[in-house]
Parts: sequence; C-alpha cells; structure tokens
Amino acid sequence: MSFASNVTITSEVLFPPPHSSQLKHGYNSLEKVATCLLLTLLLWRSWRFTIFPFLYPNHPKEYPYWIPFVGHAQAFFRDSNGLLARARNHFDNTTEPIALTAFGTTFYVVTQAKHSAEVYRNTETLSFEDFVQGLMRVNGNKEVVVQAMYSALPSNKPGFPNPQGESLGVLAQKMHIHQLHPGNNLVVLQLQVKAKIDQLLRLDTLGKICSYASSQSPTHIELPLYQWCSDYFIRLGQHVYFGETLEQIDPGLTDDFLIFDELIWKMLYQYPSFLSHDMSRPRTQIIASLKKYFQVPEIERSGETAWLINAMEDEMRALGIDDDDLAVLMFHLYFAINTNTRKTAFWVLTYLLHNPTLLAAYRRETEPAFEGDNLVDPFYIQDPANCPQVDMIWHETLRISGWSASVRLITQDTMIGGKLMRKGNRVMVPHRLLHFDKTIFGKEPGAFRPERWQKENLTRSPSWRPFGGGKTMCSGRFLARFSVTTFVATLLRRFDVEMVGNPPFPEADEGRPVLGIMSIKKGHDFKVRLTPKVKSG
Ligand code: HEM
Repeated sequence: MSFASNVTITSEVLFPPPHSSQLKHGYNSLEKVATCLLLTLLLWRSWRFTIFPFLYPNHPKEYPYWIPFVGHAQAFFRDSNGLLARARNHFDNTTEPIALTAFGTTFYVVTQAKHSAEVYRNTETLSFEDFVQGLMRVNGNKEVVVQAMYSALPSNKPGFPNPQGESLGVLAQKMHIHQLHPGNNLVVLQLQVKAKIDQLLRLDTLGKICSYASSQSPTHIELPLYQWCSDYFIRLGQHVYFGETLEQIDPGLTDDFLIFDELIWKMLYQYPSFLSHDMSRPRTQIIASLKKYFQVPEIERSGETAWLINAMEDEMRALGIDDDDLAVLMFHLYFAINTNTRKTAFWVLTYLLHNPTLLAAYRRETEPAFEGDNLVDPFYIQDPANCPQVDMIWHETLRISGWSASVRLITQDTMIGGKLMRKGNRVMVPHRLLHFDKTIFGKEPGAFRPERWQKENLTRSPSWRPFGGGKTMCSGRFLARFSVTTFVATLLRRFDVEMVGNPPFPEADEGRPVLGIMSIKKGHDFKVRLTPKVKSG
C-alpha cells in the first residue's frame, strides 16, 4: 500500500494552523522584540543627542535623527541646502559648527565665516586631495595612477619647476594659476575668448550652429536661453583650451557634456550604475573622445591649444600615464572649464531681462568698449571703475546663484571654531549659507539687489566664497568673469534681446548638488528673441 493512496496531503498538513495559544505566544514574542528595539533606539538617541553633547560640549552638536547609520541621507539627497538650513534652525541658528550624518559619514558643517577661514588655512590636517582622488577613482582612473599623481616628485625634475618637490596633483594647482591668473598667459586665453565670441555672436553663425532655434529669419532668431548659453559656453571653453581638433574628432562632444553636467549629482552621490546610465554614457563618450584627442601628436593638432593642456600632458606622460588615464584626468579639466560659466551667463542674462533698468545700465556702461559692434577694448569692461554696475551685477549673480560647498577630509583630530572635529570625518563650508547671511549682505538676502555691493569691502568679506578659498580657490575666476561679461556686453551691443511671451522667473534647482552655480529646474528654460541692432562697423 502506498503512502500516497492513504494520506491526503493538504496544505494544512504541511502547514498546520497555529493553535490560539501559540498565536498569542508569537504576538508576545514579537511585542517583546519590538519593545526591546524601541527601548534600544530611545537609549541610543538620548545618549547620542542629549547625554553625549552634555558630557562633551567641545564636540559639535549633532542634528538628531532616528535611523542609525542612515541618518539624514534621504533629506541630504533630496535637498541638502534645505537640510542645512533646518539643522541650523534646530540649534537656534547657531553660528557654531554643527554635525550631520548621512549613510554613516559625519559632516561637520561650518556656518560662520571666521571658522571657514580656519578651514581654508588649515592644509596640515584638512585635505582637499581626498576629494579630488575620490573623483579620479569614480571616473575611472586606476589606483596606481591616483598614487602616481600624489607621490612627491624630485625638485629638479624637468618640465614645470618644482622647487618644493611636490606631487603632480599638488603642482597642478600651481600650473592652473600659471595659466589663469592675471598675466600674459591669461591674456592669450582672453583674446581667444573675445575672438570666438566675436565669431559666434552673429546672426548668420547662430542660425547655422543653433539647431534648437525655435524660429529664425534673416532678421531674428529665437533660442531657449539656458540651452543656448550652455551650448555656447561649452563650445567656447573647449575651443580655448583644446583648439579645433577636439570638435573635429567629436562634433557631438559639447552636447554630451551638457547631458552629463546636468546629471552630475548622480556622480557626486555615487549612484549605483544601474540607476545612472544616463549620466555615465555621455561621460564615457567624452573620455573616449579625449583619448582620441591625446592620440593625435601635439604637433598635428589644429588651432591653438592652451599652454596648460600641453604642459599637463607632458607632465603626465613623464609619469608613464597611458592614454586611458590621461583622458580621465583631462576630463576633470574639461569639466572645470565648462560647468559654471554657462550657468552664470544664463543667470546674469535672466536677471537683466527681468530688470530692464539694469539691462539698460549694463549696455550704457559697456558702450565705450565698442566701436560699431566691434569690441575694441574688452579689458575696459573688467575694470569696476569704468563699469560699476557690471561689477555689482556679476557679484550679485554669483552670490544668489552659487551653490557649492568646500569639503575637506579630516586627517587628524582638529579644532575648528573651538570644536573638536574627529579624524576620518569631513568638514564642509556651505557657501550658500554664508552668502545669505543678513548681517553681512543686508536684508532680504534672497532678493537680487546689485546695490548691496556698494557696501565697502564686501568683496573682501570672508563670507564671500563663490570660488571657494585657500590654496584651492578657483583659479579660473578671472577667465570666467572675462568670458561672461564679454559675452553679455557683446550680445547687448549687437542685438535687441527680449523674452518671448511672458515666462515666469525660472526656478533654480536648489535640491541637486553641483560644484559651483545652480542649474534650473526641468521645464524652466525660456525663449529669447535676438534681433540684430547695429550694423557691423
Ligand atoms: C563662474 C564660474 C566659476 C565658478 C563659480 C567656479 C567655482 C569653483 C569652485 C567653488 C571651486 C572649488 C574651490 C574649493 O573647493 O576650494 C573651483 C575650483 C576650480 N576651478 Fe572654478 N569656477 C568657475 C569657473 C572656472 C573656470 C572658467 C575655470 C577654468 C578655466 C575653472 C577652473 C577651476 C579649477 C582648475 C579649480 C580647482 C582648483 C584647484 O584645486 O587648484 N573654474 N571653481
């Protein structure tokens, strides 16, 4: 007799229903576990956010959270500026450094200009290199290359002078300065910027290159302003640093950079690859095109290449870095040139278009730099004594549209603002918080008011940090200002510029991190109509 013929196997046989006393027992155990967990959580929370701060007042106070390890991760990713403001508010708008945790990493947030100066001064126990090295790894540099870039080199090596025997990673900052700080090397780039703007800011050229124009005729063109400024400035930056060869190798490179740059927050937050193909695909393409560029011998590249590009290439090749890693390293440079100026030009123009009096002042002040529609003295515009409004509009745009934060790794326990910051964590200076300080910049810091900058010495305030600070302060700031002001002045000189329809003021995408100037929210671009004004002189 088979077993199967005698026994009917039902699910109740396999999984008999629990007896009611068993059920009760199960619930009781569950309740006990839940109560235990809750008690542990409450104990942990009171220890961490009440008892510990009481016992150790010299540690920065930490913004409380409920889920250990995860901390404020969700709010941090959704809107880190909002989180910082709430955290500060929680401690009655304290000016002391505070602490925030997200995904197990603690960030000490410096909220006072005086303390931010301590951060920038301290190159002994606070490291910027950690951030750069992190980017190098994320973007595909091999570990051996990261190490090679940050190993001390002989003080008598050939190439760029290295009297202090520093690594190429550190020396690179000095090479940027050599190219980009006021002097002959900068003038070379500035004159190229001027020439390229002159060529690109003509109705016929715009008609040819702006495939996204929504309407055009022999007397006008209509363009989405954000897309146009982005496209225009990426072309400009690429041309000035890499000459013509890169565009010949990959005409779609500037488009790919824009796609990547708008999704850069996925790279900064190290999104898993399956969620970030839209960001990594254009990045891979840009790196592949840069590799092809560096495979063309220097002598065969057409157009003028910036000194910095050739000099950096020579230094890296001398370290034995191959084409793949060279392309990734240069990708960071491509990024630094192109990410912020495009957005700054957009915000300057947006504020001017929404304020016709300011727009007229900009036009009037820059007039003496032109003969006909030709910019004959671009340096005239750079001098605040000649163009005070241009100067104030520049500062106010950066103040209100700047987002970035300087981040440093703490390599040894360090006191900042009288608080002990522990080794292994990061300290952060959120520039936006400083830029919205009423005691420095006056009331209603959210309003665009260039006249704030009439206040004496405001540009020297330690609260003014659109370009970061210390040794790593943005070396491109002079070129950025030159490029944006030259572009806006030439545009206003040559064209009547008006908004199409009556678009609302575009909203900045404050929630997403960038490394400088904020992007706009999706769908907030608006069209402008350009109508040529003055005949070529
Ligand atoms: C308005 C436009 C720009 C803004 C707002 C801006 C902002 C910044 C910021 C906030 C930093 C980080 C500083 C720190 O953490 O201490 C930085 C670094 C840097 N920027 Fe800019 N930047 C702009 C334009 C440019 C341009 C046009 C170039 C190149 C031509 C450039 C090249 C660099 C470089 C090379 C660094 C790294 C500095 C170093 O480590 O030595 N930037 N920039």
